[in-house]
Amino acid sequence: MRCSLLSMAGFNSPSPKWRQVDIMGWQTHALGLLAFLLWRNFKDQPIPWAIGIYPLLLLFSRLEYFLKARADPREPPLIPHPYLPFVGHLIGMFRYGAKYYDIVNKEAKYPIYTLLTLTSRTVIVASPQIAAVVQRANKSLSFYGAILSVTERMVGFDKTAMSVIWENVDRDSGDHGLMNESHDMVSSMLGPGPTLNSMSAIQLDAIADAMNSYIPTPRARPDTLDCGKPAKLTRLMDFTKHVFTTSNAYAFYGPENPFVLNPGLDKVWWTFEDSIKQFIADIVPSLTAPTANTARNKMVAALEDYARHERYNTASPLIRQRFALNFRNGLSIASTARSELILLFAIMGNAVPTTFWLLANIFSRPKLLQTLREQCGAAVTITNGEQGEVRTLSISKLKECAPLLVSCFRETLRGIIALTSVRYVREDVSILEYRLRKGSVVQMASGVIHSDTSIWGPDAAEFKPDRFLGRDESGATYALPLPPSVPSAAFRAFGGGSVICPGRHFALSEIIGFTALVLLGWEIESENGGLIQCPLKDDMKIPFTPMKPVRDVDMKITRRDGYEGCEWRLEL
Ligand code: HEM
Repeated sequence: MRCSLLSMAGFNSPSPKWRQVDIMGWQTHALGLLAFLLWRNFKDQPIPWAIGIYPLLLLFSRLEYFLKARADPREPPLIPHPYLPFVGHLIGMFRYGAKYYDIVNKEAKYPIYTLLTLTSRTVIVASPQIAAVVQRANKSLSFYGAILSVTERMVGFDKTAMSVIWENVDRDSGDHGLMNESHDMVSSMLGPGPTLNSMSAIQLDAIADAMNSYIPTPRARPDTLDCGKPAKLTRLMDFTKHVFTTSNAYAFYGPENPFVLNPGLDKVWWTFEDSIKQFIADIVPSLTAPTANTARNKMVAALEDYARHERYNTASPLIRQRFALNFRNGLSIASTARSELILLFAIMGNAVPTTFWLLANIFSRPKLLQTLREQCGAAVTITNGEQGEVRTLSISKLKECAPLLVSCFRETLRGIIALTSVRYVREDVSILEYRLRKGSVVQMASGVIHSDTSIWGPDAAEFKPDRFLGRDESGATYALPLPPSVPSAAFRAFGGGSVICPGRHFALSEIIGFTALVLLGWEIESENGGLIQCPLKDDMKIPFTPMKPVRDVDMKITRRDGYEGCEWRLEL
């Protein structure tokens, strides 16, 4: 009793791990103060109220423990919040983000477990073996069932649009319905084949153009910084955002894309992207999230203009088909514009932070940078163009000559993914020996799985560049999809099952292509010319996309010595 009272008062949390995310700091003391005031008010009354109130609060704080004791043993075990039933976990998730999942997981020590909140039961999967079964059970566990109501609030769809979007989402009556048709079309276009190749080729061209003009050759623009050659002071995330926004917009939405026609829209987009979570509560966003709301309105206006003027006719086949499907299924121009916010989020929201971390991991490790430069250099062909030397980097050669870069790409993703896959339980269902209740939400705790030392080894917390490398009999290295003995569902960067990310092939080419180009042709240093430092991950937020850094990295970018005057090209 004494221990519980102290716990309630926030002096003695039940375990040191919980204490790391002790949400009870001021809340506990507020409760204590309330009890004290009530006692002061009523101490002259015949019943000493404080005697009643404290045990009541105590009993209330242990409610989830009673529920746990009474729970069906076939359900994933309930992890009670130590003192705040129904809202404690929710507050913890919002306040401590990805870090909260780590702590709860260490406390839980189960491969699958349940967290209760006022409105739902969240089932957390921390085992790749269970995740593999969950992602195969796509009839009972619905991806769209879990994400569409959040999507509705994030982009501001109206009820008419939602009735079109919800149509047959779980394929109960065949494959018709906007979400299914769109999913099948996007997966087929972004699957290996000619359409993917043509889109990747355009993207790679656009990246090379963006880089060639980012720091023009001395011939083209002779102004210099103190280092005596053309250079730019910028920040790593801003730089990555700039190149990817320009090139992705061009590759997907064509030469008349909204970013070209509306200068400054890239900044508006990233303001919206950074604050997308503010729309989840959806309480008068114009008042509660004014900056995010203005950014969203500007994006929607630009996309509506794009749709109204049928500029999608000049876009990639994927976008042309998307607009055609939206209109055929009855989405208005305004709703179609809003639906593009989600695709932009999938395309850029993931690729940009991934590329940021890949560059930060490489440029903060000089030995790794040097080895990668040697490997990537073997994928370059040199020719003479009208303006001078042209260096062409081939992505297919790169995948062979630079397995270490592919390994670094996967290792980077392993380290920056916090939460990815969610599913809604449509009906009571058994997953291995566990019973999942209808109405629960399942979250595959990718960050927890990615840092599990029993899966990845004792160095799971480290960035190990060659973790995804294999070696053949001759000693030559090659890139592995997974290190030996790691189960396939343990690498969760792209989710899994029928909704595995369809953009993963496109993402691999654009990210390793861009990274190889930068490390071959450019130097990234701190502002004073030293090594850049890889920043810490912001694990105090729950990201929908890879984790972002706690701070951006100030940097100076110059053309590399000996490569000042050449033009770079990327090809598949
Ligand atoms: C490093 C980059 C990327 C990462 C880490 C990533 C990750 C993911 C994840 C985790 C999912 C959810 C899968 C699940 O819940 O099982 C997803 C879905 C999706 N991704 Fe990606 N993605 C990336 C790049 C891209 C790109 C470049 C595109 C488009 C070209 C794209 C398009 C999509 C789409 C359309 C979906 C929804 C799939 C559906 O509706 O079935 N992603 N992605």
